[in-house]
Amino acid sequence: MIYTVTLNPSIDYVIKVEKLVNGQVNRVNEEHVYPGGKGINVTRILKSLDNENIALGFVSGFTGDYIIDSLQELNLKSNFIKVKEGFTRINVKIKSEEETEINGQGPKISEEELNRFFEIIDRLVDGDILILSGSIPACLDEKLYENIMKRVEDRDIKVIVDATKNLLLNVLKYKPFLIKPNNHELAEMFGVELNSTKDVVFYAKKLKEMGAQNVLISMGKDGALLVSENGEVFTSNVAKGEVINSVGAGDSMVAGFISGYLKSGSYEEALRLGAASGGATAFSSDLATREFIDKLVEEIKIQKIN
Ligand SMILES: Nc1ncnc2c1ncn2[C@@H]1O[C@H](COP(=O)(O)OP(=O)(O)OP(=O)(O)O)[C@@H](O)[C@H]1O
Ligand SMILES: O=P(O)(O)OC[C@@]1(O)O[C@H](CO)[C@@H](O)[C@@H]1O
Repeated sequence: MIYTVTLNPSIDYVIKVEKLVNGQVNRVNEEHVYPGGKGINVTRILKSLDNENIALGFVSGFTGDYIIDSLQELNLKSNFIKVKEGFTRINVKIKSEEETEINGQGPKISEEELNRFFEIIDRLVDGDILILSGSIPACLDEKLYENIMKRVEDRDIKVIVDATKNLLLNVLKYKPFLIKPNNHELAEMFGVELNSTKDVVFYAKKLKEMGAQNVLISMGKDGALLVSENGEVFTSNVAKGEVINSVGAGDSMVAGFISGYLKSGSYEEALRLGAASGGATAFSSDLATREFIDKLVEEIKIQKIN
């Protein structure tokens, strides 16, 4: 079974404001709500691509009820721990001349609630896949991803980590199957500027030397680059289209990549489906539909450059 983990889910409140002015009342021209959080986005795209999976994490309050209800409506399996204190956050995504995001804090998770989550992790078995996506809420130990990886180390479980900075660097010693920073996060992790594909390859290979089996670097409209477990380097172009809401493009790429890999065992196919899924989400208001992904996959060309 595939499990996604969203420690801090969100209701994504996506609004369009013609011209956002600070310090004034701004009126929206368009508004949408979606169940969000990186792992939940991965769950939704995996399911669209016919990969059964179970979403894990923590929810709380009336906003948490919305998350559970929405996942049920979408026919998605989940096993969230209900947290007593606080409420699941509402993340505001403002589409104006620029894209601005305001991400909330989320509920206060107690030790007892965290232990209940660990009990679920302890029941994973050989052959399962575990996808750890997004930030760790301030109330939890920032070593949580490391601790989860340590906990499953004795089993044959492929772990995927989509996180940034130290959260990501600190899990590398546990040899995650896949990591997916974007190019800005890659540059930030090494405190460098990336001026060419050569630079991206160099630092992606460094992450591999530090322990990651496969390193996927997403680069928004500039495509993506994969350093695979056997050291091959592939690049992907992007599909053509009009960006409507790029929130979740990275999560869609992770889901598409895993789905493509499970279907074909080929990293090229994985990258192709990942790139199509990311693009299809960027060109949609909500996350991508299966039909749109299938359409865009025809446009994706993978090149082996090394
Ligand atoms: N404007 C775009 N046009 C075509 N494809 C895109 C575009 N933006 C994103 N994609 C596709 O989606 C992939 C992931 O996007 P991106 O690099 O923006 O991820 P991210 O920074 O993790 O995104 P987010 O945090 O918003 O989910 C890209 O590598 C690309 O394949
Ligand atoms: O605050 P985090 O956990 O880093 O990111 C949360 C979030 O911005 O990520 C998803 C898009 O990738 C959204 O659905 C959600 O609002």
